[in-house]
Amino acid sequence: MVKRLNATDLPPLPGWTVTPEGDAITRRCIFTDFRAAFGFMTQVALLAEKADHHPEWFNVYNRVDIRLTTHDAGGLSQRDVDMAQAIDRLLPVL
Ligand SMILES: C[C@H](O)[C@H](O)[C@H]1CNC2=NC(N)=NC(=O)C2=N1
Repeated sequence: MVKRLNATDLPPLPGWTVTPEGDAITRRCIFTDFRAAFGFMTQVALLAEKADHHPEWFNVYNRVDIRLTTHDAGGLSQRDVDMAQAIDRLLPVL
């Protein structure tokens, strides 16, 4: 069983939003086009496989909506924080 984190114990994660239920974090990522969005998703997929931690996500054209939660913890865990920070490192600097 993975240790569950309270939303109040999270480190600052700029760009991410805690859900009202406090059980997940979400981020909307916008790219120039579908090619860029899908390229990003491919990179995240490889990270997810390596970490054995998988995002819930939704893609339309240049938009990727990501939701991170830990099913094994029934909410947030350090795995979500680590994945969010790894995802941020893939995003172009604004
Ligand atoms: C058996 C396997 O390790 C687990 O099912 C992993 C796979 N990917 C996962 N992804 C996420 N987001 N939460 C999990 O609890 C989880 N568990």
